[in-house]
Amino acid sequence: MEKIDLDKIRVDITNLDEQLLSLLAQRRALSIQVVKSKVQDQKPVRDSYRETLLLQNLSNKGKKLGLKSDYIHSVYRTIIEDSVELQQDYLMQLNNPNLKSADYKVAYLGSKGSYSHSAVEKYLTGLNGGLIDVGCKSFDDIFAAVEDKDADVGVLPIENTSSGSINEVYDLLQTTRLKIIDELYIPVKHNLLVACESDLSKITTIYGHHQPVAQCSDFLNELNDVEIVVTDSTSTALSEVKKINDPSVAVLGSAEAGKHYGLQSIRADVANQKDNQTRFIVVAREPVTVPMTCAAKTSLILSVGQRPGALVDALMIFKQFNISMCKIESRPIKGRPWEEMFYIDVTENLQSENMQSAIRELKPSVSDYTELGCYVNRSSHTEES
Ligand SMILES: C=C(O[C@@H]1C=C(C(=O)O)C=C[C@H]1O)C(=O)O
Repeated sequence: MEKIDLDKIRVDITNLDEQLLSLLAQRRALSIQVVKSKVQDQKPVRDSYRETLLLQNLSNKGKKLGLKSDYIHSVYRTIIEDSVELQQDYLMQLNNPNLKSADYKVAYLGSKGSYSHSAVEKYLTGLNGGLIDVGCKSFDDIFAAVEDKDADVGVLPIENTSSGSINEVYDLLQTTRLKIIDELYIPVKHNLLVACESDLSKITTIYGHHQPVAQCSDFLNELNDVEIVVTDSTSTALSEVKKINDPSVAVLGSAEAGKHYGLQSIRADVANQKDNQTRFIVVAREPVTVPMTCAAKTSLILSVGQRPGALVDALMIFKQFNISMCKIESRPIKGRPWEEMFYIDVTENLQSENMQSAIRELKPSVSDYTELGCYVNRSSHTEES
């Protein structure tokens, strides 16, 4: 039998991959044409009917080529989400010309290797020009950097699928004049990383920011006699452990961060939930406006006083105007014991007639009312009208 030449096959695979890349780039260029036509006709970015048809057809055709339906779905979901995001970004830039520019200054927690840095990279995808990195040591510093004009925007985590809401950020939103201008969903995969040859049985100290520590609590609780050292950011934890260079010291961080700091993973996926995701918000001094053809979210802060049923009455106003709420969170109000501030996210554009009517009714019935901002709804599978 003739010997199969691995190198030659790999050349063929590389050539095919390059063709795939070129086809993906061509598909993206078509998505830009699509959104331009949607601007002319005022059509929504997302068309769920078209997506379902597309997936069904591709799945049927794929089967004939021996490709599993699950595989086709996951590949095309990624491609379609990218196309939707590209179109949303195009519309946002058209509507808000000063949104992103070269040499954009971004404040976030930590430095390269932190989870916030991955969110910043995602936020700046497609931006031509350099990011000016304003690494901060606390969430407070991030708000201050943007308020004092040391940064154009701040990127902050606000909730996580394992550890829930990040209260510190909610509390800072209560007093800031900054507006939320975008949101990002970042998959967070925690690994246990070490600086030199080691294994789990040798570990006596684990460094980590308190959020990853909370998100990996099940794994950490199973370990005996391990000291947890909490740092102000993941990047601080990573650089400390690299410096200490000891087989008994490990750190919680992503595999990519490990590569960046020259650390090896001794255990992957140590978060309590397999689908561990963090939602980040982007804050700026000026609000943005979202075109009606993009799925939008509006974030509000309300307090309703202590009258029985006051919160229910306020929420009924959203129902009355057919506005869906996707999040409600309550936090104590500084200096007003036992009173609560309610953070409410609705899947509605601030400028829509429904939303404006609801706000007109809502304002006189609540004690505090603040608009935190209206921005593109980035959670996938959102319907648009
Ligand atoms: C490209 C379009 O926009 C969106 C993206 C789609 C895609 O990438 O195939 C399909 C439907 C829309 O949700 C379109 O409407 O055709």
